[in-house]
Amino acid sequence: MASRLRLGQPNPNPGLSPSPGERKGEEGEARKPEPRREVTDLGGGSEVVHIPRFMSRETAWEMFEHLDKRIPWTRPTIRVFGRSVVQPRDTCYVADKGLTDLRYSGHQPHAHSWDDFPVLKDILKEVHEALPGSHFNSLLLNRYKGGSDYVSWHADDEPLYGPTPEIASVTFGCEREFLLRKKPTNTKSQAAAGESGETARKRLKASAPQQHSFLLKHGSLLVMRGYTQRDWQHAVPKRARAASTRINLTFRRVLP
Ligand SMILES: O=C(O)CCC(=O)C(=O)O
Ligand SMILES: [Fe+2]
Repeated sequence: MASRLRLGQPNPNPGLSPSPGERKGEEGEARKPEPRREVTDLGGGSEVVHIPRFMSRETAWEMFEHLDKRIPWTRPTIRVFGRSVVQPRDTCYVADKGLTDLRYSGHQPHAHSWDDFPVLKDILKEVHEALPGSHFNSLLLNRYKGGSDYVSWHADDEPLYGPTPEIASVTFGCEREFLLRKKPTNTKSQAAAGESGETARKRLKASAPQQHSFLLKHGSLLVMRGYTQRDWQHAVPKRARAASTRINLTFRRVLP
């Protein structure tokens, strides 16, 4: 790709007066409307923001083609429950220089430079604009080559992100289901608080499993914030009918 990709779309209704949801630019000209945001309060200080049409379909397909071809994807061997397994998706890592190294499941990905991928800098800029106050400095990319690629239940709760990380996830290509479930409550602390085994069993039986599902479509943005990584787990499960490739970008901030 010769030039940087341009994100965003021209106003589809030029000449019409702006609707109440539209922003005005410095000179008062109509700007494109803010895409719809769905905010899900998970309780206990955890929150998910979903912007289904963060990017136009056309721009998102250009991004998809570019990333699919140009990112140096690898499929590393990781350790899960003491066994070596090939990670069930392709991956790549990009980060500012000088940050603490990321390490997960016994694997330390090589940190590529943003300067090698101007398109990723463009996407980062758009994400920063959509999320005022955010300062992402690293990016974990995933490529799911079909419905048998997945990410199992986990939380991105590595100490290098601090206690309340904001994680912004942009999706290109095949839509996939993204699940969130509450982490099991710490039964030891409940026992320490005087709860009997019988009471704990009754409480667990009575409480409905807390789970949320989001269909992450092409060009969407999903943000997890607050205590979501401490208190919840997320997954993109296998889906037999998801035949084509999905690329996902998760922007994170490694604390200095
Ligand atoms: O692909 C996704 O939507 C999620 C990826 C993810 O959870 C991760 O990279 O930690
Ligand atoms: Fe994750």
